[in-house]
Amino acid sequence: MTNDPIEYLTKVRKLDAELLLEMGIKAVDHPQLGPAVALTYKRDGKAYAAKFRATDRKDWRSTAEVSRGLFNEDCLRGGDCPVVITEGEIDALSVIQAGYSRVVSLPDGWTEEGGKRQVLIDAEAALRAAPHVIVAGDADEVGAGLPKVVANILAGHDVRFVTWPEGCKDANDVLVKFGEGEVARRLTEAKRIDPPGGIITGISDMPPMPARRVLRMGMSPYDNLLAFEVGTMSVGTGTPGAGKSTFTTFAAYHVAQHEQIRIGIMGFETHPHRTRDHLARLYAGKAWDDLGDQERCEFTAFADAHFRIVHRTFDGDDKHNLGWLRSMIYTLAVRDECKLIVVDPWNELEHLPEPGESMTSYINFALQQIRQWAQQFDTHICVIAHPRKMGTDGKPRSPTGYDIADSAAFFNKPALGFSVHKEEDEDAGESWVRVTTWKVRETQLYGFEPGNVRLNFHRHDMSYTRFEGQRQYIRSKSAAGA
Ligand SMILES: Nc1ncnc2c1ncn2[C@@H]1O[C@H](COP(=O)(O)OP(=O)(O)OP(=O)(O)O)[C@@H](O)[C@H]1O
Repeated sequence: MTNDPIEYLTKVRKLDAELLLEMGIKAVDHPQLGPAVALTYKRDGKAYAAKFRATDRKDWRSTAEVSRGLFNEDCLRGGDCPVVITEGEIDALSVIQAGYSRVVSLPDGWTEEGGKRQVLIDAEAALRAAPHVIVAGDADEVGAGLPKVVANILAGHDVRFVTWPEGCKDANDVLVKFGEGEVARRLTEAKRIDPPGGIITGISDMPPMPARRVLRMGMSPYDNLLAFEVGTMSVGTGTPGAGKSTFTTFAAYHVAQHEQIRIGIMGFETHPHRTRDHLARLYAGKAWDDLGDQERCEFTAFADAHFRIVHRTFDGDDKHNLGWLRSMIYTLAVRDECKLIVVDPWNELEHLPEPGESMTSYINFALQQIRQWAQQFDTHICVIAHPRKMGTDGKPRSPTGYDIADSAAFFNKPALGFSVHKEEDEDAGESWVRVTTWKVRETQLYGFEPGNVRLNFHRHDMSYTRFEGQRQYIRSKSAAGA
């Protein structure tokens, strides 16, 4: 190995002799280091300090009693090219050799200690003036923290970070092993750093994510009315006793059958035995009590595979609030792999706004949280909520999300909203159930617009079919026969 400092830089570190000359890099005989490289720190063209590196070992000294700013800081005072920040002077020189003119180095590498960031804070205005800033630090644990620190100081500015090839620690390592072309390529491919909590991409570089999945009942007329998209929330409502829980359980059963998924039911007002009985009727056309041994066996195997029932307990201080809801939803979705979770009804949870917080802003927050959990835990959450007392103006009308107490968020936040409503024609002596979808966020994806359908409820097997009114039947028959 050479002991000549300039030869060390050109032969071992592969830096161009001309560049070294231009940057004022010299060979010195240092009192402690012996033959050493002198890296000059200049401000406004004048040398004010230097750092020295031994040629035969990793040993550094610097000018005493001078606090150094960024190495090569003068490059920040002119030009409109991106600025590159490295952790060392030799790396900065390597990047300059790769064709970048505005390259600075931290004066003493990067450590997590706070004092090191002051030089960057001092240079903030100049760094912000550059179209973007590329952090080309060291590929070690400490260096990994530098891009985020720079991005925080330059919040909102375009800050990018470089990744080096496998086995390379820094820019000079890349120059030595692969040449300046590879250093340049890595710098042009530097990736933007996004603010914490989100990433920003184009269309072609989106991160891997599951395909959007829309859960359906798989039968007419419901597939033009209901669609439960995984990762989103829906809201169901209806006047008391209209059959919200009955219809939702019916829908959930068919979604489980059609999609072969598992469903979590948090039915706070429905006895679990009633849910079991309802599912038995839908599965076998018989009440739970009427199932024979073999039928029970088959039904429970099906139900265990496709349903989870949440039972509330009231031991000690258990609170059934939003935090509790989150942990139940998390467990249902992640541990029990439920792809659809029904919370029925919303009003049975303990809703506790913060002191001074209005119920409206609490509900906005809570529904936003629920929507986020659906996305985060890759499930669909269907919230059933009672409407507030509505003026009847004669007959009660079918409510929508706007009729649910305390917040328009019940309309605004869900991807899908539906109501279950009982209606009748007294003259014809007929009654039916009208299911109305009043909100469809993704009409293209779900394949339908808001609409409604009339259904017959069949008490014995707790199921529904399309309503074919007698009156309509008589009318169409007489028209056909005339
Ligand atoms: N269309 C219907 N016709 C007659 N009975 C029905 C109909 N729909 C549901 N039921 C019955 O009415 C009762 C109440 O139904 P359900 O609990 O589904 O209503 P809900 O709207 O959820 O009620 P609540 O507002 O009290 O929570 C159940 O016993 C159910 O079997």
